[in-house]
Amino acid sequence: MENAATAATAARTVPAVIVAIDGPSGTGKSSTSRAVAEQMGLSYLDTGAQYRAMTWWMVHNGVDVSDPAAVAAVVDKPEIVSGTDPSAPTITVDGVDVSGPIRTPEVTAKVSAVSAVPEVRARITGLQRALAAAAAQGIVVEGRDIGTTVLPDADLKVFLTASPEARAARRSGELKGADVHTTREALIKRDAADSTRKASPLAKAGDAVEVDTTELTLLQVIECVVTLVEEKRAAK
Ligand SMILES: Nc1ncnc2c1ncn2[C@@H]1O[C@H](COP(=O)(O)OP(=O)(O)OP(=O)(O)O)[C@@H](O)[C@H]1O
Ligand SMILES: Nc1ccn([C@H]2C[C@H](O)[C@@H](COP(=O)(O)O)O2)c(=O)n1
Repeated sequence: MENAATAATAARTVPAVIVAIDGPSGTGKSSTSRAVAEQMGLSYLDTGAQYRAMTWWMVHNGVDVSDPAAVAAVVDKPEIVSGTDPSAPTITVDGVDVSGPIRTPEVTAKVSAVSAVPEVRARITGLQRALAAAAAQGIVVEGRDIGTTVLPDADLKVFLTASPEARAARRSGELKGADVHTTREALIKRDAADSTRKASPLAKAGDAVEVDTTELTLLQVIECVVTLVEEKRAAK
């Protein structure tokens, strides 16, 4: 009983904090956000996984993803559920675990087209805001438009960057020796599509802290963001 009371008091004294982490592909958003959330007892949401899950469903159901009207017509059909425990994040579509299938080259090649459709963004933004509002201790949400559109009142906004060469080297290492040049071109193409779409493009919020990770190790980036979150928490 005493322990429960102590825990309840501790939970009350640590203010919930909302952290938005945005940036182009391969800058370290997922790795950093997940680690920061784990270290600080926060929830974690990978919004790219939600757009990938929507894309996976479209492909799986034979929807022509190059036709925005066809995509918009079925946007409410899939039930997309994200688990926000940073030690074991999950993503399901209609009850099916899609954490593997959403990372295929086919989904990666099609996700920018699907995520550019305004009806897709409206639906997924609603899911994201509901999850952030439900996170009792706070949450780290990572993506492309979190600081600008999804959570414009976030306590802390971070925009991660890195040179295309560093990002391609990281990704090709992850993809077990995939050609760095091809990986670099694919990253640049996806970033261009994500940055130039009309609906909620990839952009740095005016009040975001920019961190160039090119010359930093992942541990250094995590440490940097943890310090920024601690400062925000202390000021609350
Ligand atoms: N500072 C860093 N130094 C070296 N490797 C890193 C660094 N940050 C991340 N990585 C590695 O780079 C790869 C891509 O990182 P991560 O998936 O976190 O990027 P991301 O920004 O979330 O990418 P995407 O938007 O494409 O999902 C991972 O293998 C990760 O371990
Ligand atoms: N907030 C977000 C998050 C992601 N997307 C789109 C654009 C990306 O190319 C794609 C996949 O994201 P990743 O898994 O690489 O982080 O999803 C977006 O439009 N908005």
